[in-house]
Amino acid sequence: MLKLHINHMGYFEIILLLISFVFVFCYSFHKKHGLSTNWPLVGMLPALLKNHSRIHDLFIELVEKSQLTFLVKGPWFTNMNLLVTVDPTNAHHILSKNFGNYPKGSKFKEIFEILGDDSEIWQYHRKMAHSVLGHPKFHQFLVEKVWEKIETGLIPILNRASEQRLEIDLQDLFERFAFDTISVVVMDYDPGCLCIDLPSLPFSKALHDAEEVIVYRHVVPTCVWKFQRWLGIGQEKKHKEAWKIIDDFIYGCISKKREEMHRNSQSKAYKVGNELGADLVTLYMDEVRNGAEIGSNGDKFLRDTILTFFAAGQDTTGAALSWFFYLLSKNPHVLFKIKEELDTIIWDRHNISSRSFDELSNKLIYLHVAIFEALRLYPPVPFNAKAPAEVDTLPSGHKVDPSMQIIFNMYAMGRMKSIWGEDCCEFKPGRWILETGKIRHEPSYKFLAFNSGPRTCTGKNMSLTIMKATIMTIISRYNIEPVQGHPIVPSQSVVLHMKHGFKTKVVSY
Ligand code: HEM
Repeated sequence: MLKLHINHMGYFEIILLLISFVFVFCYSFHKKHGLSTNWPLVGMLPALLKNHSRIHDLFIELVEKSQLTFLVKGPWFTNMNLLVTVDPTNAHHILSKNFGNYPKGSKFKEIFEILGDDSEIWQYHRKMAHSVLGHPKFHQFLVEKVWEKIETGLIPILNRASEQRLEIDLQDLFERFAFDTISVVVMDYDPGCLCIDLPSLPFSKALHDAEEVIVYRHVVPTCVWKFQRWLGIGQEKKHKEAWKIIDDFIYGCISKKREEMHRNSQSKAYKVGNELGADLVTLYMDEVRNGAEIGSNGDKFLRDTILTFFAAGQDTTGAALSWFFYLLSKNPHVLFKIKEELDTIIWDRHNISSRSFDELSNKLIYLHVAIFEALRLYPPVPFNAKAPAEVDTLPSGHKVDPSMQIIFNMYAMGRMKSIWGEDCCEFKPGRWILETGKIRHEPSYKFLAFNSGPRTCTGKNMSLTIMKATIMTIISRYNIEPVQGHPIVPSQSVVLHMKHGFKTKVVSY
């Protein structure tokens, strides 16, 4: 009977009927279940698409309504089961207590393949990084080079912007500054990204292209991007080209460094680095010279390490500085307190050694907590994914299994009333200071900006050094005025950029 009826109807009417049916069904289902509806067949896709432009706010609403943890189901054919959580007890469990059960997952490995596979040797990578980053020669080199870059790169551009009343995109400037600085301290090579004519350099462009493809791989089904990769078309073509540029550049730098080390080691007066300290690659090579093992393919180990430092450190530091100055522009009383604190210490940036920098930095308590407060509200890494290896029950009571991915949403976590109090959305550095005047140390599983547990950010101190030196310089010389009417919105990317940049005017004192 139904078949007969269909014969009398056109396909157009059938499709219309089906759409109306799905619409009516979905509408009544939605009324019953609210915003977080997992629709039959399409999962939460409609809510995600509808709220795409305000995805960060959507997640805040959802986690708040569901006691800090909720399940996102994707369309049935994607087999997407994401458990989104901002619950600190879950973070503590997954990132520390039961860390072994929560690797990055094979999906992560595939998407981020350009960084190299460290799943077997990540502990070794960390041990080496720890030893090198903690080396006094590296810290000395870092401080020297950061000041040099501020002096020769940042200040001339800010002075010109101030003299000519130019509008500048401060985020672009900070990212260029972070890029050059990281390149110098890692490889002792300044690519010159931060100079007056703001050039586009192939290596820096290739890094941005690779990041764009990584975002793309997060949003399209795996089979689609893998097919494109196989055909060598679209975004995947761009990825392949970026990969080659990145490899040529990094391997070129490694080989120059090797020659330099070789010449140096022939001399009887061999010493690591020079009077300014030593860059990261030199220290790695010196560790190997002293017997440290980095596997049969030493250059590949170094290439992966260098690229990870660029990928992990450049955009994050640039974004953190941009959000910091944005928050200061909205909260002049905080700016005033930082200036007041800076006035209490006597500093001459032409005469700062690594030791005196650390001494100064230890005195700048308010500056330190203001940076943490900005990272709480605008964490440069806004989410982090883990995949359970075995079935487990989280402290929140949720059961997880290997078919699921767990997403920590750090942006939402910093804006939860139940975690940070009623004033959680306000920029209040004072919340990090105890009545005794000392810093209140929040557990890292509650403040996840630098991650927590065995895979905490290895560049944390390095990024704080770069940020503090930059902020001290800018605040004591310039007023940063955001251009009126320029929209400031967080991007929906792997790094929390300002989507439209940070247009500002610079006024020098
Ligand atoms: C404000 C700046 C920064 C923030 C907020 C930040 C945050 C993070 C976070 C959240 C992770 C964990 C990522 C994950 O597990 O997926 C991470 C890892 C890492 N970060 Fe940072 N980072 C910053 C700057 C830097 C800098 C400047 C460097 C070095 C140049 C760096 C090097 C690393 C490395 C090597 C890892 C991997 C550690 C591991 O997996 O064992 N980071 N960072």
